[in-house]
Amino acid sequence: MQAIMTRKLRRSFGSKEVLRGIDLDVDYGVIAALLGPNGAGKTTLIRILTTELMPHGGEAYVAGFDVVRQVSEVRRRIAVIPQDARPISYMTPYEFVYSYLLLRGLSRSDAREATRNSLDELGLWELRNTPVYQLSGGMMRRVLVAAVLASNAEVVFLDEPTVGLDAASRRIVWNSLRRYSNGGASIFLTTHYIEEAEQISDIVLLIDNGLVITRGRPSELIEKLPGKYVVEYPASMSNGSCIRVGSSCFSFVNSLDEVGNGALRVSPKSLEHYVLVTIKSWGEESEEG
Ligand SMILES: Nc1ncnc2c1ncn2[C@@H]1O[C@H](COP(=O)(O)OP(=O)(O)OP(=O)(O)O)[C@@H](O)[C@H]1O
Repeated sequence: MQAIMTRKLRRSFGSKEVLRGIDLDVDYGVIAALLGPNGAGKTTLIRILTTELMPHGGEAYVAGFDVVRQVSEVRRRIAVIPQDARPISYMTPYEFVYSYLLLRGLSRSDAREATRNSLDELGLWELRNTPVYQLSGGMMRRVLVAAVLASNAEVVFLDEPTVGLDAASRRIVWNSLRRYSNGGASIFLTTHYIEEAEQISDIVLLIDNGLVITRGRPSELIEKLPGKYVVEYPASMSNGSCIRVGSSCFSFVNSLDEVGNGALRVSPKSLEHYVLVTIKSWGEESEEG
């Protein structure tokens, strides 16, 4: 059984088709990162998978349960941080995490232990008694992560979990996510930080215009592109030059291999290059990555 499985999942708002047939398979014990431009449908997909929004077509299963017909079974097994979530401002981090765990059905002693461990892991133990409204935005975000990772949810959904976090805090969160998924749970997150997807995810799903356009391990995606774009080059061109592909100019491409006859093979350096080339040139190329 998979942690998340969807087939031909569809959703519209008015006449706009936002999800146009999403097929997903995410195993247990992995971190899956959903990347895509603004408006691609990432939040809409998470809202459906977490039973907040009804799909208009297709199927979706989380932890083996149907998100439409078995809502309470799904909810019992998931934990979610929505995109704009904030912890309750008048509570302390300790009170917030502890009460969240009690609501999820943990015993008081289990909740106490899990709260302590999670706040400690997220670097919040010293701040445990400070009211949330006195914390910075990044600290508040970490309180939310502490709460969901203190749970025993089988599948965790995080909509942009590290937005606004400094580099050190982001690493703390990444380490906690990895520890949690190593315990067998699945983590499904959206991010605009490609470095984040590259660093922590086992599988990257690239979504654009309501469709998953490519998926794979970050290293596989980086390997996929060489050879896809063979471009003509002016005699003056050297490594580091801007390369035109259709109407886009990719100044970040710096690996150029001669393939003969005045053509070059463009090789991306990193996942970021892959994503930028794939998304920007979508519509100019008919085949998928
Ligand atoms: N409740 C709604 N009513 C109408 N349109 C909506 C609604 N929610 C989302 N949309 C539209 O659906 C599309 C996808 O939105 P969604 O929030 O899923 O994108 P996203 O990939 O999460 O974007 P971002 O990266 O900016 O968060 C957008 O065009 C958005 O305007």
